[in-house]
Amino acid sequence: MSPPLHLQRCQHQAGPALGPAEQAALLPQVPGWTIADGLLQRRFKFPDFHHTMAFVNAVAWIAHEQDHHPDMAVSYNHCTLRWNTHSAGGLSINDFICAARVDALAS
Ligand SMILES: C[C@H](O)[C@H](O)[C@H]1CNC2=NC(N)=NC(=O)C2=N1
Repeated sequence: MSPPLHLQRCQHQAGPALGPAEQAALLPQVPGWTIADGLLQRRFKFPDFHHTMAFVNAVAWIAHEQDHHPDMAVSYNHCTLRWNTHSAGGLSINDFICAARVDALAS
């Protein structure tokens, strides 16, 4: 059995994009995240800009360390992350690993 997603590391070769059944099996492991327009995404809300930017920097650290980078839409008190895997042309396990690692920041 695989370790929980937040303890896995992104794979350098992400492989082919996950199919709908594989995506549906992984989604319950990242509560709060949804799949829309082929992207794994979640909006995070914060009290103010300072907290938002602290989160953005923590996500940047995860992205750098995992070599897997989200689209980030940053506003005063919220940030939306969107992940897909360019090399796979869709969603891969790497997107779910990074989502779980971000969730682990706040737990
Ligand atoms: C060489 C390097 O691993 C690749 O360019 C990485 C970098 N970050 C990436 N980020 C995302 N979201 N998808 C990728 O396919 C990807 N590829």
